[in-house]
Amino acid sequence: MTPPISRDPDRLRTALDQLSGLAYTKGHGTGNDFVLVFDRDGETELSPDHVEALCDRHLGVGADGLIRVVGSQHLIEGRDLLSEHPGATWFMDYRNADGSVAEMCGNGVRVFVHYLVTRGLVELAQGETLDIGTRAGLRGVTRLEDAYSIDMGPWSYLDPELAEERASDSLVLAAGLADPRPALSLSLGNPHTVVALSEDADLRELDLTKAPNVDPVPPNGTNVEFVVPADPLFHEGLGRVRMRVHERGVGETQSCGSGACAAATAVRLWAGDPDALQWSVGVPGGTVGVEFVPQPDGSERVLLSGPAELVFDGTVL
Ligand SMILES: N[C@@H](CCC[C@H](N)C(=O)O)C(=O)O
Repeated sequence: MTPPISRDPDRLRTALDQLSGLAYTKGHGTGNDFVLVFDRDGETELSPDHVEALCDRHLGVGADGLIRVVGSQHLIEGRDLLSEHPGATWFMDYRNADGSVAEMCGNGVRVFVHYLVTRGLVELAQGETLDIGTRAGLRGVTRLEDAYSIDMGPWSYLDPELAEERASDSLVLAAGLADPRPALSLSLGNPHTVVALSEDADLRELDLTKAPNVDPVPPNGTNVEFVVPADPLFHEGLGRVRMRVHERGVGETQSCGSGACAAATAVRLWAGDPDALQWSVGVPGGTVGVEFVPQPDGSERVLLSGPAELVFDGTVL
């Protein structure tokens, strides 16, 4: 993320001073990177300034977001998730790099579970599933051979009034695009606006150092995915797209897991092929998989799969 010119270095230095001694771990999922702070007993209060300072790439550790690894019964918001969902021992308290709270992070929840497994905090054999609490609800994470698969729950239109036949609900203009492009806003627990680009569009021409203009802007803001379908879209039953993303509360990131789910969902709707259940989504930081699982009530659950890596441990001096 390019730091906004208006950020106040003294405010961030003061915030870092207050965190002296704080242990953290750096990790990422397809280049979407996070600072993880272990806080089993819910004793570490992290203000928006603390989060912004830790995520600052010049003054702090540098990351797209911060993940507080907290026991579900110790949420600072005062909720006891563990009594609501006895299976969910751990809660992913996710914050964006600007200090704002987000409901969900698809890459983050994989890195979160990888952290729990690597540190011996949970035992999870290949094929087993662990429930993680998030602000968007419980998410089941299954360990695969070298990756994790998350049940992201059902996708939905962001605007509940939106008729299913409508292919788009907004227009998006970004630097590098000649004209505003049609877009569709979807929820994967957090908000996304997927912008349709043509097969011959060159994603490299987009300038995402500035936030894209979305009209109308969804009520709680949105992450914006620019998506280019492969030509041909389907190869051996697999739908294939590439995307770049500008994240709410961050800026451009190398990957966005919930955004990849939104991108595959939108392109599948636009292609009008409900039988296309398996998708591959290329992002600047790698590739993630998206699978749709139709449910008896007509909804569809979305599974996201991809790698998770821990890179180093550190302590704020
Ligand atoms: N990168 C994440 C999404 C993180 C939250 C997002 N910026 C928001 O504000 O909703 C992902 O992998 O899903």
